[in-house]
Amino acid sequence: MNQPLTKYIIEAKEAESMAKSKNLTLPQLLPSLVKPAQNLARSPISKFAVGVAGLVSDGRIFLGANVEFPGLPLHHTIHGEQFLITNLAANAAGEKLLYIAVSATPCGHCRQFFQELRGISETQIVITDQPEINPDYKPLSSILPNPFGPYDLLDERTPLILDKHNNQLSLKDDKLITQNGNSINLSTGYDESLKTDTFKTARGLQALSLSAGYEETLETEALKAARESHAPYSGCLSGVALMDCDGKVYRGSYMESAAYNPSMMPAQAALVAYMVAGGDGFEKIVAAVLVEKEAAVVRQEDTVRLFMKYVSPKCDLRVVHCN
Ligand SMILES: O=c1ccn([C@H]2C[C@H](O)[C@@H](CO)O2)c(=O)[nH]1
Ligand SMILES: [Zn+2]
Repeated sequence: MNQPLTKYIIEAKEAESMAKSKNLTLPQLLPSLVKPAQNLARSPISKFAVGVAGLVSDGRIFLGANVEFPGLPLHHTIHGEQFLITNLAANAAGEKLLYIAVSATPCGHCRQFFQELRGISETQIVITDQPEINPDYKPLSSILPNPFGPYDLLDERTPLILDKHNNQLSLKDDKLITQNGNSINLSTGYDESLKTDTFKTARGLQALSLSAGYEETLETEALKAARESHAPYSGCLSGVALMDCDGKVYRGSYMESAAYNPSMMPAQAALVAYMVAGGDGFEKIVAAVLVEKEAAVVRQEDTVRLFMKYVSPKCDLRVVHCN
């Protein structure tokens, strides 16, 4: 009878009616969404599915699940909680995360990454696989006392992940693009043969050649993603836009953690956007653009290349620099 839940965002009205039909409050409804969230996990390595549901201040419920990538080092893994935070950053900027229900106890990295959300210490969390130890909600501060966080490094007015970001960035006038490791300086002419060779091998050639101007679209979206990125610690803003073989575009913003390591890379964030929009097979992603600063101290290019090579081997990736 129950429809399998395959979406990552539940609108406020729908959440309200789900809760009403079960005679529950919204916070009481959340734990019942953890299992459906777990069903969204892609964990071929661990076979361990982590599902998370978060209730935000506008009444919407967001889901997240872990994603693993065979062939790549483990640090490319997206934790369920990180998925949730990425989903929130992309779709609920300006809101507050009020309640979280998660299938398993969050790891240290996730507890740390949550610190990037303003007011997180009061957010209430329940861990559903430990009803005997954790029968009810408790503040997130109870699972990470004495946190190291943004304010150890930043001024209190610096925007945090769910605050609105609009970084002033533009593509460089003589933007330098590197494609599969080769530099192409647009001001001295774009090497058409290189482009054609790459796309001969690209799966979505037909769809892409139909949508003229897709390169500009991807650049614009990747720039938008970089403008929305959260890099207060390094200043090295970046964003990725992906295009699937139907010409649909998904963008992901880089998000840093005060502790550096639990940061969210822009390609992973874009892949989260792809999944949230209902994308399934990663091989359907045929083109990608990374926008970042040239000669930045923190550079994404090489890691994004490696990541995309395993996620969608035939995807064409270009890097465009910005100011
Ligand atoms: O806080 C945690 C801890 C682990 N995992 C995932 C990562 C990996 O895919 C699997 C095994 O660690 O569980 C999470 O999603 N969140
Ligand atoms: Zn974790």
